[in-house]
Amino acid sequence: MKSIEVVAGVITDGGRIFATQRGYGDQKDGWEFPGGKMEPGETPEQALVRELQEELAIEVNVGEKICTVEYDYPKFHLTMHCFYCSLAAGCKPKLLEHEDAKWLDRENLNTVNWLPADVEVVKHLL
Ligand SMILES: Nc1nc2c([nH]c(=O)n2[C@H]2C[C@H](O)[C@@H](COP(=O)(O)OP(=O)(O)OP(=O)(O)O)O2)c(=O)[nH]1
Repeated sequence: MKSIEVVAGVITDGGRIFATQRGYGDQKDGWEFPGGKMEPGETPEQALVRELQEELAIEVNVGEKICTVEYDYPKFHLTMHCFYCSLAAGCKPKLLEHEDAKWLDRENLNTVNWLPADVEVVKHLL
């Protein structure tokens, strides 16, 4: 089976967590932590800074690692490294690729329809 390695950012701001809704592809409409595939030669932190700049036009400070999720989708195996991130001063996410986004309190974390691999990440956060 094909394998992909992805980084995802759990962006926090005063206790709230930023969730984004996929705007295209097989998993369109599912909710996720923004990020994407690592490119050859990148560290996970570098990939995350690049992806969040591309998708949301934000600068982030990458913090502590939360977990690495291994998940078998029908068409590929996913390895996803998740990190806490904070927004650089004055940055506000712009939805350049996503269809929607929400700042969620921890108690509302399960009110969106997370992609299957993210259920484990959400458990870590709760
Ligand atoms: N970014 C992200 N991807 C996730 C999460 N959960 C999850 O199953 N995925 C899956 C969805 C996609 O199949 C894959 C991420 O690939 P992607 O398509 O977003 O990567 P990319 O930005 O490099 O996109 P592309 O250039 O290939 O279109 O990981 C998550 O929380 N965040």
